[in-house]
Amino acid sequence: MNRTESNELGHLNIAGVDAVELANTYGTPLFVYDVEEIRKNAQRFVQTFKELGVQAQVAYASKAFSSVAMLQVAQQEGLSLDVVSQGEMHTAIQAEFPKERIHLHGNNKSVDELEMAIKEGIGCVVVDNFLEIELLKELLTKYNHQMDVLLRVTPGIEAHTHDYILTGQEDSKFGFDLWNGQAEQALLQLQANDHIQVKGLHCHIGSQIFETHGFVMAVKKLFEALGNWKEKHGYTPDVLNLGGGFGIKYTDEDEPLPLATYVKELVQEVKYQSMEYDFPLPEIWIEPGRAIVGDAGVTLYTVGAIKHIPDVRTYVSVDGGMTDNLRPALYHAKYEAAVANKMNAQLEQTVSIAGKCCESGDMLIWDVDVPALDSGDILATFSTGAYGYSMSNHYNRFPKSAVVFVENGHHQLVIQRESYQEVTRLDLSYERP
Ligand SMILES: Cc1ncc(COP(=O)(O)O)c(C=O)c1O
Ligand SMILES: N[C@@H](CCCC[NH3+])C(=O)O
Repeated sequence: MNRTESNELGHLNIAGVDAVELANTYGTPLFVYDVEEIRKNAQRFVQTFKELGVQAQVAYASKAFSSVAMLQVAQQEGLSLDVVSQGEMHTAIQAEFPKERIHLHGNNKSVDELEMAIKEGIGCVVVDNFLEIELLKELLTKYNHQMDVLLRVTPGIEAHTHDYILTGQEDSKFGFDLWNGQAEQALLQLQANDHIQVKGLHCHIGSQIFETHGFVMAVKKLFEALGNWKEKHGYTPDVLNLGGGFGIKYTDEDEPLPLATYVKELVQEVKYQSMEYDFPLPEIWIEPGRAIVGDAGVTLYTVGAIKHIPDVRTYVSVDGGMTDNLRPALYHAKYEAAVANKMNAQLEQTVSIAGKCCESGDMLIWDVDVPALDSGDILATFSTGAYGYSMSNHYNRFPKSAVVFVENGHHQLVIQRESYQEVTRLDLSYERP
């Protein structure tokens, strides 16, 4: 998204709409999505597979941002869907997302979740552990239902990213280890069941990754194991799901690869390895979340208190923070900002942007250059479309922000701002016994 585009009033423009007008209309904090940008990102993945002539599914990892409107857009762009919980599955069903293109993930799926997947006719379950195999077998027998599954494996890859968003290494809570015999044992247990078709393997090496080496290594490792299983058990996969994790630009320090590059290199390696091991080319599935919605999202805040500590720092507090963007507190994630009502003003000071939670770590940005600021200014932080709203929380009982979609000069509310009545809606009074 263009972070500097402004209109004749010197206001930030988002997809042809004045950001200040959005803040005035819907209030702040406000998540704004440029829907055209979401569509472009989705199409880059989908089109690249098409151009390469490879059977593929691009499953949007809805954990990045799940809402009915978002899943409608995902469907319009021909994406499949990755859900990891009953709540995400429910949202997909509310959005009338084609059930056969929904894939259910989770490292601790409950009986209720698996039962819902079966009853709703969800397309594929990504099996993660031995308990799940047992539960799935029982439930499929009970409902006399057939289920396609993928086997989630950890290939032993350490991608270059923050420790908390690494997932492909041996020491991981996700999936079956590819090398200690557990993945093979799981494959055999699944294959032995008449209600289960093991469509293939799944691996996801981590998130916010800026190079292709880790993905290519993961493909090599999957084929190494598959080659062995083909000889021993005659197993060949129809599908390889290589997960998500494609990095995006948050600040100028980030240098993401073009999305097509990830796809091209993955396809090239899968083709090469399929030939080496004499496998028919499997369908390739991927699961991007951040790369679909991350850079399409902007958060608008209103500037409140400004605290200047001479020779130390200026804290500029805004009306949101770790309740709508947990990533700086959780991963030391960095963001860039602009003052949406002063886009043409000279940058003249370095300040730090603080949230309003009762927590010193509630800082959105340490050190950002801004023009002279006044309370009431509208601050925009960029690339907040992924894992912002979806990880938002009620700390200090702040209501959840609203979400607006903008496309071709039009704006539309797609998630309402939570009211204070809603914040306490589950509370019951206590009767002293
Ligand atoms: C299994 C799986 N698939 C897909 C994703 C989406 O990752 P990203 O948003 O980095 O593309 C994740 C999150 O890291 C994940 O755990
Ligand atoms: N929530 C994380 C990424 C992990 C997502 C899923 N495994 C983030 O904001 O970067």
